[in-house]
Amino acid sequence: MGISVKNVSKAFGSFQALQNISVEIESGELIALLGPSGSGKTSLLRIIAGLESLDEGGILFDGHNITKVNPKERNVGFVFQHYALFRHMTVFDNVAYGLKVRPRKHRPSKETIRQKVNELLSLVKLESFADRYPSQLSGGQRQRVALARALAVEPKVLLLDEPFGALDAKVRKELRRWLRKLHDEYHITSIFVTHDQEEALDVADRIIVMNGGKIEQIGTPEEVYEKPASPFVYDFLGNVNLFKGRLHNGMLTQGTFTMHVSDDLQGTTYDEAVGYVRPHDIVLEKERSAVDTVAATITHIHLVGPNVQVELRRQDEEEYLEAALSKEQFLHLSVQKGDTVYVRPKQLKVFIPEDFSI
Ligand SMILES: Nc1ncnc2c1ncn2[C@@H]1O[C@H](COP(=O)(O)OP(=O)(O)OP(=O)(O)O)[C@@H](O)[C@H]1O
Repeated sequence: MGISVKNVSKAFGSFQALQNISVEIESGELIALLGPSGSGKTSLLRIIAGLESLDEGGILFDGHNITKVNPKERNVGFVFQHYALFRHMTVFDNVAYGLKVRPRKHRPSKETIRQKVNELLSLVKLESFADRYPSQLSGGQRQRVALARALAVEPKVLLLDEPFGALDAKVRKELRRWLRKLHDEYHITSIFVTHDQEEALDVADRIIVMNGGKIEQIGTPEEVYEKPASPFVYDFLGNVNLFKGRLHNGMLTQGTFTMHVSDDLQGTTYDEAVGYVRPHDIVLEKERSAVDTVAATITHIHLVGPNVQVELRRQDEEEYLEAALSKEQFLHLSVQKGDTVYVRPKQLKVFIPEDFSI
């Protein structure tokens, strides 16, 4: 089922929660709605589900305008952060619930329901837990039951609101894999809300980055991470180093640092431009080999698994930088805390003041 969100606006009192949101979601896509608290993610999800009204715009499912269609008739499965399982029902009955309460005309036979529920429980690897009650399950297991329950009614669209938000990091990771697997197996168009960038980058086909009730960027994980459209997206999706400076004649200059910028900014002059560089796009050299480098002192070396994070302080400005190297690169560099190195951004994306307004 393809979903079109067309010029949707929503206000709560005088507060504008969503401002003219438009997005096209293709059938079978797994989409992450990512953004900080209050950016409007849940409101948008609830509007798609029909649980919240909208002030302007419309929602289309496969080209049909369903803006005024009752949530029950939208064929949407919903999974919330807090597993809304029925406490007095077994796992089996929880998963079977949506099928059992169908009007008699559309209700499958007892045997069909049994087969369907067993199939789903085996998919989420909870076959042997069918007779347990929710209180006898871990948080991760409960959320897997919630997923199976949402899928039982064969929804055309699956909407998940911070489904793993209440769980610890390891279980979250495991459940992400589940979500991806279930999604791939059932090909349901799925949208999940998260404020965890790693979660979004890890599982989504595309990410919608939201900020202040607006969409900042829509793209694949690679696109939003490698080619952020705005300073906000850069900041929100990972660590970043800032090189503030004057943009003039195709160069960004700050202190003793000058760097060539991309061609599209050649003719522009700004006193307050900012260059953004990801830690893994910073090269450290022991000898000064290029013009576009700046001298810095190593203040901390943090070895984490196969990666090495190096913290540095620029020698010309009171500013700290962070570089991420592979262990191999680090050993080859052969440096220690207190050493001077030359920092060279491999890739610098420059934003000008008007990019900062939201
Ligand atoms: N029923 C409501 N009445 C008044 N204001 C609301 C209501 N629902 C949401 N809001 C406001 O709208 C804004 C967007 O809320 P929303 O829940 O969509 O954000 P979110 O991005 O999902 O945030 P979070 O990650 O904290 O859940 C927030 O400022 C919130 O306070």
